Amino acid sequence: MRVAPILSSSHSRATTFKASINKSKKRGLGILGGSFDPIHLGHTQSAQAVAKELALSEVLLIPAYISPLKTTPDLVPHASAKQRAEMVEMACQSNELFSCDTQELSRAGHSYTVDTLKALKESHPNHILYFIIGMDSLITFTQWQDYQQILTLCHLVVNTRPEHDLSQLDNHTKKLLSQHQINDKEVLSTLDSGKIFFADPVYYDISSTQIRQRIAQQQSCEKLLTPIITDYIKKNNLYR
Ligand SMILES: Nc1ncnc2c1ncn2[C@@H]1O[C@H](COP(=O)(O)OP(=O)(O)OP(=O)(O)O)[C@@H](O)[C@H]1O
Ligand SMILES: O=C(O)c1ccc[n+]([C@@H]2O[C@H](COP(=O)([O-])O)[C@@H](O)[C@H]2O)c1
Repeated sequence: MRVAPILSSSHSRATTFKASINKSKKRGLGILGGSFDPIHLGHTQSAQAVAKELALSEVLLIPAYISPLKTTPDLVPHASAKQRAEMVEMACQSNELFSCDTQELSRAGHSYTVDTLKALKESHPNHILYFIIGMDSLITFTQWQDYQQILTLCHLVVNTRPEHDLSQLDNHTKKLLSQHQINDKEVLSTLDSGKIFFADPVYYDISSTQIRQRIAQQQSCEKLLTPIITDYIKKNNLYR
């Protein structure tokens, strides 16, 4: 660690002040919200990669009570909110990067990200919030409740997903990107909110839908889930 010398000239005082501004740079907090029905390696490994790329020491996993765009009977979660949260808690126990935040389950109703971010801003006033999403979520982002306000509360970090790419964005989202996209992660970390950053592309060809279908067809999910989640699903007879 470099220790600043004790100096008396005005020039030197200015230098010392500059250093303290750098030191007080806000820390980053990653946030991954999801239905997690169930949580899988695509969630955890892509979030871990983002944490590494952006030097985040903590990522909150936030199970949604009802994801606002998954309200029709074919899209609502199969496992209960309690079971989805228990699986998320288990994922957190095996990796210290993650902690589970159950605020959306306590709030019940539709889990609007804008509400969650407002609460996190209050509880973490000295953090920059990075809301992590997959490309499929970016495609629907302009349908989210108060999406413009979301960008005043956090940065969005977008992960690639197989079968979803930029060509699927509508003009409205393309325009949003032209206003908010940033490619320089060093500059990103100096700003409080308002940017959309594409993480280094890594494709995890895993989805909860695929897992539920494979389990229903009694196929193995060994490469898609951690053993502890596979055991939980078996014990609770989920997705059969
Ligand atoms: N394999 C993956 N790689 C990167 N991001 C992912 C991956 N799977 C899910 N995500 C992202 O994690 C968030 C929560 O996802 P969600 O819990 O809906 O999982 P899902 O696998 O997409 O579920 P489903 O298949 O039931 O729609 C979303 O922003 C989604 O884009
Ligand atoms: O706030 C919204 O309107 C909104 C609309 C769609 C999705 N989200 C959030 O996006 C995250 C991923 O959602 P999902 O549907 O992929 O599970 C989860 O935290 C949802 O609450 C939020």
